[in-house]
Amino acid sequence: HPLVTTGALGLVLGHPFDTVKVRLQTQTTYRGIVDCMVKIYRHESLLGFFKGMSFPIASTAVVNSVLFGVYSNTLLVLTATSHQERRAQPPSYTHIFLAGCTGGFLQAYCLAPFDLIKVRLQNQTEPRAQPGSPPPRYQGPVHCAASIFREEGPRGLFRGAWALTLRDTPTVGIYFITYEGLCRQYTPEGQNPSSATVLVAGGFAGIASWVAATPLDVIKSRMQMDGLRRRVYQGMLDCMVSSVRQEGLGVFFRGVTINSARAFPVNAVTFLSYEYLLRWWG
Ligand SMILES: C[N+](C)(C)CCCC[C@H](N)C(=O)O
Repeated sequence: HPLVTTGALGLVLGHPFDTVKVRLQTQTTYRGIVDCMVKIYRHESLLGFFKGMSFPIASTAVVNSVLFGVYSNTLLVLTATSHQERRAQPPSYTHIFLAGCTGGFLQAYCLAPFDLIKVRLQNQTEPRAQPGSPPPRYQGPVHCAASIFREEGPRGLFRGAWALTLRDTPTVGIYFITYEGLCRQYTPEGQNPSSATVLVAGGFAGIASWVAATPLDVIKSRMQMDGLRRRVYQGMLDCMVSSVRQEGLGVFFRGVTINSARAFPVNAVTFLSYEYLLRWWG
């Protein structure tokens, strides 16, 4: 289906932005977005921007089904109105928020291992397949998963999962509130929002939720990288405190600009697919 293709295309085009974000959050060698992009391009070529992309592409269908499925069904339980009745009897924002939080909470567990592997691969700065140079620590996503399992145990695959859950529970609530709020604002009562409205509301929902999620996103990424060589942080709180001590409060907004640029198109397409699927099957 064209929407699935567009969704995958959105992820592919958004991935370079994600890689720059992850590097800015976890490495100290870059002075900013442009410096980071130039260095990646020089040392690793264009391919450097696409490291760690295969697992997000492969897992997005599952992760998004959990997210939107749990959200939609929790809303069904809370409001006792079906998808079709929802336009005539719109659910309250409290219900939308609670359903979003539930979806975010459960989605975080499915996402955690895939996200960890993505972050580990994105942070490998070795140029790809250079004869003579030492190979990178992880050869690919499956090798990365197996190595983490071997070196850090099964729990190693869930490193940073707690921070990820805290990041996503309230911010997925914000995600759906922003989306619904904007749709209602620009749609005549009782009607379905137009495609243009869905795209714009979805885009802004992505930005709003990612801005709110950024402080814990930084901590999550740092926790995921911890344990690679030796443990630096005792836990999430220790990570927060030492990050602020060393880099100031600004550390909580590392990567927010580039991530917002990514979030708009990716989430515009995500919500368009969601609305189409609801109208066909709902
Ligand atoms: C809640 N939080 C902002 C973390 C995520 C919201 C949805 C994320 C979406 N799959 C994307 O990749 O942008």
